[in-house]
Amino acid sequence: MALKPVIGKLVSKRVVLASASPRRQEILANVGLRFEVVPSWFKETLEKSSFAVPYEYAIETAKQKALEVANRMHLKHLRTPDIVIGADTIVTVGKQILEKPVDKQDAYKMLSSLSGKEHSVFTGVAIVHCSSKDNRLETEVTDFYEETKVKFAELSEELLWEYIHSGEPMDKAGGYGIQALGGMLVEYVHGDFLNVVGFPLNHFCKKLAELYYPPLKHTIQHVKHDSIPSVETFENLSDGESDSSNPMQHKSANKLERNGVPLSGAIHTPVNSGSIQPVCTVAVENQSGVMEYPAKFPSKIVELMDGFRASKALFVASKLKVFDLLKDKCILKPVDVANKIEASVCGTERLLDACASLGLLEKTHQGYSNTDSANTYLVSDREYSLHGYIIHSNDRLWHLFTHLEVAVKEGTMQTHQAFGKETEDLFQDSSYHSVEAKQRFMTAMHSIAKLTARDVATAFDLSQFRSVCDLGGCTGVLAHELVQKNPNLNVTVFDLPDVIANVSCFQPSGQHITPVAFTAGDFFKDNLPEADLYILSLILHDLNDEKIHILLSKISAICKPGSALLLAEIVLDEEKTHPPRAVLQSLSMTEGKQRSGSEYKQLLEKYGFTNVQIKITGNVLDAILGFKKTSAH
Ligand SMILES: Cc1cn([C@H]2C[C@H](O)[C@@H](COP(=O)(O)OP(=O)(O)OP(=O)(O)O)O2)c(=O)[nH]c1=O
Repeated sequence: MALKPVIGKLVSKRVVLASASPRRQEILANVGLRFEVVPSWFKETLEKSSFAVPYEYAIETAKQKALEVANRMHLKHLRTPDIVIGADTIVTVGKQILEKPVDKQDAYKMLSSLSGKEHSVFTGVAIVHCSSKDNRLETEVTDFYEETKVKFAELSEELLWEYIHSGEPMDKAGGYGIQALGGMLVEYVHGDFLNVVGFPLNHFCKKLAELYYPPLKHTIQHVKHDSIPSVETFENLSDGESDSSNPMQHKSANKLERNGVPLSGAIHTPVNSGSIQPVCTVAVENQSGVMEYPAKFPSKIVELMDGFRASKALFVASKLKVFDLLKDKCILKPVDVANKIEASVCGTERLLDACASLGLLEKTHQGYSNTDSANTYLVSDREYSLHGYIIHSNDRLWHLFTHLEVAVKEGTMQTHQAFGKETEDLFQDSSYHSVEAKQRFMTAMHSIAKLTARDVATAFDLSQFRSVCDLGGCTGVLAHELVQKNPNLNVTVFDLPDVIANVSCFQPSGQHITPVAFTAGDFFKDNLPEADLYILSLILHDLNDEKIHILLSKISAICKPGSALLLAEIVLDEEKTHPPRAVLQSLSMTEGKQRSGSEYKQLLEKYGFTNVQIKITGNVLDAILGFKKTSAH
């Protein structure tokens, strides 16, 4: 029996639950869905009277919750999720819509209106598929609702108040929680119990099935536009090689059918970004004259198979500064680009076409120009340029990864094989490594820090701290971001002498820049500057247990009770398969490792940090904060 094929369709996607409701998180986590939680900031203030029926209000609120998160993640966090799920639960009795009570009196009013009566619980759900085109967010919304009828027993005043004083009603629609004490008030439930708790799981899975498994022709003909497909169980859905994972693709398939356009020979090109688009599903007629889809094209695998070509095209175009040449609406012909980058015309033209196919350049009859996202992230002198990290990927990581097979067999990092006698740490042997190599590394770290600093700096309220020391803080990007957000903070960056000697060219300029202090030293050997908040950003995942022990013992010893340690790392999910970026980074075989949330928590607790909080930021780095135990602990 395959219980999870539909949920499995979401495994490789960045799924975000736009809800602070612990019940929704639990329901979805319990079925093995992996997702990030980004609570929506959408205020539930839509005018109820403008909706003909109550469930339309719940659906619209759910949709707005999800769209707010999708937009925020796209704009603020520079990271577009694949799918955002929003939900809204309301209780209706007569014509009244009940949401969460604002206070105890309100809870009393709500619960009394439910006493002895049957009411409906509606949950509206929105599944928003997101994609980014030329830096613009594109969304496809699928929504639905579920209704469950609940009947309350007659509630005495005493019982009502006892229940209200339990505190349970306050964060729940209608002022009760059927899953806990509120269950005692209920005489019967007709419909999906989980729908009352906040998420109609069964209907959700059916919706996913509808989206991810294209119905065959005969099915489509009987499906009314808004009804649930006839998937009674999910056993018949296999999760093999097929790539029906692109919901847009199926939408267009459905549309073609519904519109009555003959399918024979119809080519459904999936709406997908990226270069590798050989995917087309051609419906063919079988012997009995029924239109069928042939075996599905393994687009995911083909994409992975060809991925190295795409990466290398990006690397080479960056290295040859193609995006610098084409910045700010500059349009050039291949021959002009070739002249400027001192390359062959035919080679340049192929590279430019490759970049255009990858969505990095725009090609018109006048020539080639940068797309918006190339202007923002690929031009080397732009504030959020990833150029430095791309060059690091090309010049260092690429070589390392060509030795992956040996690395896997031996379980060791292949720096020697890839780079000759170089030591593993660029900054360890200052006489050996070129200034250029160190600068390149610092530029790479600088560009990643630029992308992540804001989300790390604002992941937690740090206003209680006065002094911060960013250990291994490199060019000070996070330090500057912290001072900007918390002007009263004194921030020191502590890093190796070779790093500190080179930071000046990375400093922001302008009269409103609050200074950050830079101190040279080795955090393994030297005394650490005093601070009430220490930061380790992208440090621990590269260190072995012994080094971590030395460093965390040292920080723990210097921290006074109430001081804290903030880690910025990618937090893996508990199964350690997501996000792929962290998992793939592990293949570098550094002596360290990537950790899950519970592992970071355990690690901090081991060194005397308590009340550990983890914030999945939606950006490339997540944040983990732990407080040094007070003596009372
Ligand atoms: C009726 C009922 C509702 N509820 C909960 C489900 C929802 O969390 C809540 C209704 O409020 P919602 O506004 O739907 O959700 P929320 O505010 O908790 O979270 P978010 O807006 O971030 O998604 O009431 C129960 O837990 N048990 C119940 O029996």
